[in-house]
Formats: sequence, C-alpha cells, structure tokens
Amino acid sequence: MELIRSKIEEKLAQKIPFVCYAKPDSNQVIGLFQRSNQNHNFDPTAAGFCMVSFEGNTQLFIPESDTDCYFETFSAKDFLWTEVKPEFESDAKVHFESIVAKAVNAIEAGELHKVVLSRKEMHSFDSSQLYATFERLLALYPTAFRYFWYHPDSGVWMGATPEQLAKKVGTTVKTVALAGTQVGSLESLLQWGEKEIREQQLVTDYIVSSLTPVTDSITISEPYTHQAGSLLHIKTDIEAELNSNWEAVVKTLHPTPAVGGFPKSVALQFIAENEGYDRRFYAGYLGEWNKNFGTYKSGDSDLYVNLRCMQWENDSLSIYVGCGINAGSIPEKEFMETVHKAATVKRAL
Ligand SMILES: C=C(O[C@H]1C=CC=C(C(=O)O)[C@@H]1O)C(=O)O
Repeated sequence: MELIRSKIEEKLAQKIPFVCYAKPDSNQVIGLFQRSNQNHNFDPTAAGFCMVSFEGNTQLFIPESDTDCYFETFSAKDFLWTEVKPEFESDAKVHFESIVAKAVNAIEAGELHKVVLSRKEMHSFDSSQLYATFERLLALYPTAFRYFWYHPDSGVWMGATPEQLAKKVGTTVKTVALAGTQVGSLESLLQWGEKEIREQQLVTDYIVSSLTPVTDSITISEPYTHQAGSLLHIKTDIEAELNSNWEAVVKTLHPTPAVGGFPKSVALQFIAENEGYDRRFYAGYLGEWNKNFGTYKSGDSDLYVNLRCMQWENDSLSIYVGCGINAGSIPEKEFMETVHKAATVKRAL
C-alpha cells in the first residue's frame, strides 16, 4: 500500500487530518485525506467522516468537500500469531477492582442494572512504527472495522473494533447488540453463562426500545457467537425502517449499554464519578456520515463504536479497555477480561 503509506506520512508531517480504514471482511483500504489544514465543524447535513468522543461533546469531521479519496487493496502479510503475555501493573489492578466492587454494590442496592467500566494503559512506543501497526491490525482482525485516524485536535487513534453502532442503507437501519466475552475460538466455545446471556439481552432490549419511536418494522435475529480476534462475544443483528431522521437514531443509540450501562443516565454518572480518567474518543463512535465511500452512495452512513483502540499523542501510547459489570461480577475476573482485551491491541504493536 505504497500510495496510502506515503499520503499518511505526508499528512502526519503537515499535521493535516486524515482517516484510512477497512470495513469488516474487506481487504480494501479507503483513505480520506483532507486537502486544507482547516478545522471543520461537524455538520450533520454534510457528507464526510466523523469521530465523536464518548461524551459526545467533541465531534471532529473530515468533510467530503475538502477531501482527496484514495483506495488501495492490501494482501494481508502473514504475521506470526504471537501470544502477548497478560501483563499489567498491580496499581491498575487494585484501582480497577475497587471500582468494580463499588459498581457491584450499587447494582445489588438496586441503583442501576449494568455499568461498563474501563481503564487506560500507557506504553512507550516508537512513532516510526505507526504505519506498521496499522498494517498488522489490518491483517490480524479481518472481521473488524480497522482504522488509522489523525486530527491535530485528537492526535492519532487506531483500532480494530468488532462493534457497529449503526449503519444506514437507503431507509434501512442496521445495528447489533454485542456483549459478553470469553477468551478462545468458535471451536473451543464454552456454554455462555447466565450472566453473559442476561448482559447481552439487556443491550438488545435497550436498542430495540430506543429504536421503537424512530423506526418501524424492527426485526431481531437470534443471538449468536461472534469471533473478534482471540475473543468471543454474543451478538444479535437488528434491522429496522427509518421513520425519523438518521441523526435522531444515532443520538438515541449512543452510548449503548455495551459501553455505558443501564439506566443510561445513572450509569454515565457512575462512570464520571468513579473511573478517574477521561475516555476521550474511546467508546465514542466513528465512521462514514451521509456517504458510503465504499459504494459511493450518498445519504448512506456506516458508524462503529470505538473499541479495542489506542491513542498516540505527545510521544505516549494509550490503550483503552473496558468491560460490562452487572450483578454477580467478580472484580478480578473483570480486570482479567480487560487484560485480554488489551492483549488484542498489543499484538499489533
Ligand atoms: C467495552 C468494551 O467491550 C464491550 C463490547 C463487547 C463486550 C463487552 C463485555 O463483555 O463487557 C463490552 O460491553 C471494550 O472492549 O472496551
């Protein structure tokens, strides 16, 4: 991908926004490189690519009108599937387990049903490896939405997310309910526990009730197991017909209980008061807005939840990971789940 690589290097040096991405199961990278160094405000009526923070208060936008668009196919190089040791810092473990225990108490006291707690790991990183890291993400996680984003207001973000926030094709809205995690492959799948099944059903119920006022004819698949790298999740596909505007659908869905919790406002308050750090764009969403650059169809959108991601800014690399807490969550087990999620990102480094 020499063309995409040289454009990435040029725009990074010039500090001009760009995004390169490959959609799930595609070996084509779409590169949107801004021509000017202007900072564009997010305009919901325009076409382009958006990057929205978890709290929704920062909305970065690369508009089609100021963009050169490149396509390049890649053939995934063979990377050795190196096992990354599940390493962590003991202070991080103590802090995370204490907030999980606090959340379990709040859930058992009936204050909320579920909350997704997260943390960030900092690592040293040689920035000359950024492009190579993206190539490894492309190869390692073919079923994920893989991206490399840069904007002077956010620094570099990169990831391979298994979760679609929502997709608009004509007047049809497609989304998924994703939750529950186990380490392994479809061949080694263990029976899902009651806790995971309940947790995922909560996400499905939330999405369906959020979509009910803004769509018609909702159809829901049976839950099935989805492989995301070395992790497995429970997934349900949901489809509906728009009867309102697309922006209303996105606003009502984000953040889903897969990254926030339920009830939404109580969970968000719990996160703000207890997590102790700023999620920034982790668990926010990103993607094509009002234009599918793959099919070149205007009016279509394709948005993903920003999970299994990392940020490189001011010479340091942060990896963001979280997990859903509900009644019966065991703090140490939940912490180890975040360690395994971090390992999926570290494998690309
Ligand atoms: C919040 C994350 O994952 C979500 C998506 C799938 C499964 C999840 C879980 O099992 O907790 C999380 O809800 C993350 O990867 O940081």
